[in-house]
Amino acid sequence: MGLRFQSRLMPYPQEFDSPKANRKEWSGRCTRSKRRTRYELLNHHGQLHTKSLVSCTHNIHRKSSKMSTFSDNKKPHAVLIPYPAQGHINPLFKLAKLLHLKGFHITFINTEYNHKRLLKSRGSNAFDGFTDFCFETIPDGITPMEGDGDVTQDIPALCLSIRKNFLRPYCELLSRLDESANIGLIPHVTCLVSDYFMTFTIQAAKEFALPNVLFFPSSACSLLNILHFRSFVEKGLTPLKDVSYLTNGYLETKVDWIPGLKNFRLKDIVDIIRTTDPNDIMLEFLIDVADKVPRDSTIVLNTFDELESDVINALLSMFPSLYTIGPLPSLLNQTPSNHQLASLDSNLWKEDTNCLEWLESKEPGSVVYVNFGSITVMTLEQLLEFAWGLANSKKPFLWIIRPDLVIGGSVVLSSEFVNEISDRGLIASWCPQEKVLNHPSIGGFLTHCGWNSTTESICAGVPMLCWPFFGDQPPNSRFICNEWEIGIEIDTNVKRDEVEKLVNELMVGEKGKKMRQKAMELKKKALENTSPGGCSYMNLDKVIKEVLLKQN
Ligand SMILES: O=c1ccn([C@@H]2O[C@H](COP(=O)(O)OP(=O)(O)O[C@H]3O[C@H](CO)[C@@H](O)[C@H](O)[C@H]3O)[C@@H](O)[C@H]2O)c(=O)[nH]1
Repeated sequence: MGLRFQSRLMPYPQEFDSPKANRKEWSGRCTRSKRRTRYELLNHHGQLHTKSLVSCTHNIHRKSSKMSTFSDNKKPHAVLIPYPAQGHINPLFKLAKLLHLKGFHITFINTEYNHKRLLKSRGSNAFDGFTDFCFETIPDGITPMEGDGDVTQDIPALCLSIRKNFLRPYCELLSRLDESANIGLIPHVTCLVSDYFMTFTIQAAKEFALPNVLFFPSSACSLLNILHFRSFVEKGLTPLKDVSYLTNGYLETKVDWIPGLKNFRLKDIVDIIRTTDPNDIMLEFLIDVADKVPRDSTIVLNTFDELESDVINALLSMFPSLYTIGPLPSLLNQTPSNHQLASLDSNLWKEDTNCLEWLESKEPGSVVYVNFGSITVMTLEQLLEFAWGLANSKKPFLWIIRPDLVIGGSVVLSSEFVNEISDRGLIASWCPQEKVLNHPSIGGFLTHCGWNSTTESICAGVPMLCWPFFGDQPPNSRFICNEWEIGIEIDTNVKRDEVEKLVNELMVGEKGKKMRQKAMELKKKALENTSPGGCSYMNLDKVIKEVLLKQN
């Protein structure tokens, strides 16, 4: 495809440095092939100069670029990169949509591996037709060429690779975007928005002289925990001397020396401190991240002020440029969107939507929704305790069992269990969680307390049964159960009798009723914060104006 253009339509390609052409009045020809843009430029002596540029790295990006009109080139352009796991991709994708709705051209970067999964789950054409919401990829540095294992589940391996392998391809990508902008295909990149754990972007932002906003995808409380990990080591509280410390009562030790944390015990802290390994990869990674983030960084949090006020105040004294913009599900829902953008989704697994029809057949508030997120795994023994606890509760339930949920094998449920639950249980492998949580039939959520699940449950006004598994889930559970009183925690050593009892308490007990009321009150506060004039709503506008649109 050939395209004639003149200087008024296209900026002079900077690559044509010599001989000096008349940069104001020039003409030429641009030919775009699959991966290259070839320029043939006539200088004022009529001499022909040619240059080929790799104009885009990715099919999706190419399709989008081809459709973009040059008149869009004045838009601010935000490049967003999540940590490469589902629980990080989803909230940053929401933020990308919000920025797009506020007028930004968006480039969203996934790892090659995750992008392939995204295309597989959404359909290979799912991202076609978006002129100013583009996707790019960089390698994750660990996927074997023909590998079929799921690297998004290997968090320590990803963390090691992020430190070692991501900076270079990320910078190369920024350079390529710059090249594409120089020839007028896309607007120049004006700002970066990066997952807090992707600290290599801090260095890249300096090199490219771009503002970089760090998005923290979990609770404010877990950020506060991580920022104090070095002190836990210095105080000799972690690593644990041996595994007996996990069960000998040591984890009940009070943590009363962190401003902003109330009534916390060691067992409520982000669980990385429970390691017995002095060289624990995750502990080291998180301490390194905390060290690398300068105190003048801009940090945005997917929470709202009333939810974690003491913690947010403590964080503000450490990071003055901190903005609460959550809960993002509610903020996005309240921002007028168009149908096409609303249909863009970031789930790496394909959703089974039959469960929505199934929910239609159930009484309002009657169904327990069970989902342990994208990373949690459990033993077969634990799965069976949950299974029989749910069955024995006699309550209808929708249970999402990922194919890799059980350690070391696929799940085969006995015919006895299947018969027992046939009239009231539905099992699926992945679902549209926000739609499920907002369905009137849902009465409670048995969750691992991932922060997205927590905020999505709050936005839907649904109370929770909590089985925190790892990472930030213990502090999240502590807040759910003790601060907000919208949940009850299940013992780590899960037993069917306890599950049965707590499911009943949640669904039909007095405690469940109170929790439901409080969950509805929190939902209301979340709505207030994210509607026009609300604190989170205004904070997003502030961060855009004060940081993202600020010229360096
Ligand atoms: O069937 C499903 C299951 C999940 N989801 C979505 O997937 C996301 C899951 O996120 P989250 O609830 O936070 O759990 P994880 O996938 O476990 O997320 C990881 O990342 C989060 C953000 O840092 C942490 O809070 C968690 O502890 C960590 O495990 C949510 O948006 C869900 O709506 C679906 O749409 N359908």
